[in-house]
Amino acid sequence: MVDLTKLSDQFVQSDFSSIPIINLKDAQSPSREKRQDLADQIRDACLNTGFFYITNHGVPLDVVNRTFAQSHAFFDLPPGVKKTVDINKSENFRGYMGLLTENNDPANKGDMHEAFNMGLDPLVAPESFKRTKKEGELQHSENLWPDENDWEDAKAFKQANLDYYQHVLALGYKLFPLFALALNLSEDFFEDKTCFPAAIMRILFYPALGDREVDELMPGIGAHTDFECFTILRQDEVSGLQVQNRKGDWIDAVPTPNSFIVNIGDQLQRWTNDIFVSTRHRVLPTLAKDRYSIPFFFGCDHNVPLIPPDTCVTEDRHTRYEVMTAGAYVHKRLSEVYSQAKNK
Ligand SMILES: O=C(O)CCC(=O)C(=O)O
Ligand SMILES: [Fe+2]
Repeated sequence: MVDLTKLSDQFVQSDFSSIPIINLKDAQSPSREKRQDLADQIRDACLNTGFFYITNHGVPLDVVNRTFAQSHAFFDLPPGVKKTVDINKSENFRGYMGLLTENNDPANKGDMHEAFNMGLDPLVAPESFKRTKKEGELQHSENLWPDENDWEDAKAFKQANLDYYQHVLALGYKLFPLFALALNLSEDFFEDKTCFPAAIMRILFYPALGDREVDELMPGIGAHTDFECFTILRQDEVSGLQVQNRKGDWIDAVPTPNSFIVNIGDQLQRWTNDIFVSTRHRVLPTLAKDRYSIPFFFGCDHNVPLIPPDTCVTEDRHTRYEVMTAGAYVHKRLSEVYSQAKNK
């Protein structure tokens, strides 16, 4: 078994200039050897880049295409219709956010994108709604959906998003056992910690600036790390996403056909005591063409304390973070980043 802390120290000395591509075809292979082989590739990516492309992920292309088509239609609606599902009507960060209502990098003025946020829905996982809310948890309920009286395609929009959510949630559940193997843990390590997953999906729209002048303080999305365990991101064919290596160089994460990008978020970085890296990334201002993307943030149950397992702590690597629950951490970060959404 590899010594994770030693391997991590080695990677910290090196750097990356490209993002690996990992084929998931053996994710659920009956052969433990093949699963371990895949987990080893994932381990290297999580220790080094914190970002990797995945192919053979099992999410049907038509589900993805339908969601992008509905996303185009939604953001094309008049502002008055989009405002019917404004985030200010939600107690838990669901719904529509206009341009510049979010700011991922405090050094900037705001991010040049519109967004629509949704979480686990009773239609996808009814069992998750029988539980009462605990201290520090975000509520699992109340997605905001446009009304058919305001938009004739409202039903198709909701259906496409729910289908996408369900498929990508299943993909996330395929990844957890591989992360566990990568961390020298038993494959079911995350199972009882992801019973009511706090998985948030967003559809994002970055309008092309065209001839308008670029304000450097208003990028597509400012440099940031994600908050949850990991993100499963689908981009359309328009470039703009960049990932920062340890030297500080920005590496292009170019869109590649029918693949997702997976990136590690802060919950896993804290949980693994910095063995896995939650890498900073940003989206440049979009110039010639509108850009659309769909990040899916897979967090674990909000009541789970992020205590590093023994495989991530040694005499030379003490516990580096104060223990917090997953929910408390995400809530703190969301409140910081979305503070500009209030009262807009
Ligand atoms: O749109 C993208 O490609 C990246 C979005 C992102 O980083 C985020 O929503 O956290
Ligand atoms: Fe991000």
